[in-house]
Amino acid sequence: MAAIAFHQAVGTLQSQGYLHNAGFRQEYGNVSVKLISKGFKVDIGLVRRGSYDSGERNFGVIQASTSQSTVFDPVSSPSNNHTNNSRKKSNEAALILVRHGESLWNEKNLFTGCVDVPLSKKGVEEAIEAGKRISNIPVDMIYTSALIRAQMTAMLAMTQHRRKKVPIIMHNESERARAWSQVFSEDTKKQSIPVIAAWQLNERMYGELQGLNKQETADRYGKEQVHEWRRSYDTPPPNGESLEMCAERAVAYFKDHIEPQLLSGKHVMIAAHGNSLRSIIMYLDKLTSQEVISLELSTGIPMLYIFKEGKFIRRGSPVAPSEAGVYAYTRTLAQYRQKLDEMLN
Ligand SMILES: O=C(O)[C@H](O)COP(=O)(O)O
Repeated sequence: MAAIAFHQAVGTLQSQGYLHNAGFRQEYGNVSVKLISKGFKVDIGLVRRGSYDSGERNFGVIQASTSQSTVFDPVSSPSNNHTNNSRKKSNEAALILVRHGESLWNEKNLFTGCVDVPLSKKGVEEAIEAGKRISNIPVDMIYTSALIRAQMTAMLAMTQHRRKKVPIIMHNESERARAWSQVFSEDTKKQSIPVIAAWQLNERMYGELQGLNKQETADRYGKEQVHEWRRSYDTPPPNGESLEMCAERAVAYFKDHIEPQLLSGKHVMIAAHGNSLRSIIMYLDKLTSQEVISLELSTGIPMLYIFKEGKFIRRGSPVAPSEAGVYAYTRTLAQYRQKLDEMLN
């Protein structure tokens, strides 16, 4: 029955001249189709467990024109040319925030700020663990700071993702960088996740505290003074950035570059820093400058938000890839995980 409905739907669209090429493949009890019309790809449906479900958005996708290369994309992704309609319908996107894993200077208890220090061994392990926790959550785009500890964290985390797309750092810093890093296969692009590195997401510039030991600084200037430098909203450390100054660039970047992606239905991960993320969380959770003082972020712990109808809904941290609460919350996430299970188990 299901297959008949499917063929009827495809046949109707073909006869109406909408389809240049179409196909399907039966796999794990699912039949799905990607229709290609003059190079414009539209997902039209999924036949699953006897029901034909047209016009929905979250489908396993079979690319008809290349029957050997199955393109599986259970949830909308930027490389999967969904119509604006389907984006609007989904109207929901996952936002993962993760502070980088422990760095070699975190390990030594040194103020780091914008000094570009790599992860420690523990930080590498934390990043991998973070990746396990988000391995069932869709990721279409990744934003990191320009600093290696955030980039290492994002890359290591993605080695654990079940979808196995390849994160690729975009080089838009010059015409040549852009030209020399082009990818010439649409299929390969579809199996990739663009990673955008932005200095605006860097750690707050810690001024003359950079490289100093935190304990020794507290011993020298007093615990209260150092706490004010580290946690207050508007007191900058000597010649450095206050959280307010850090927010001016980090939150502006979030609003200008990341929010539009979420609005269009793309699932985004941000790997950044204690203070650039504190400023973004202050914006997402509408915290006051008093409330943000007690906001502490651990290294390598992913935090999930759902962006829905223009609002950010805090979901906390997915403690394990199968944590029921995370998926129970939205249909999109539950469907994504279910598709991964069906395709990969
Ligand atoms: O830059 C640093 O030293 C840390 O990444 C963040 O430090 P903080 O906890 O002192 O703000």
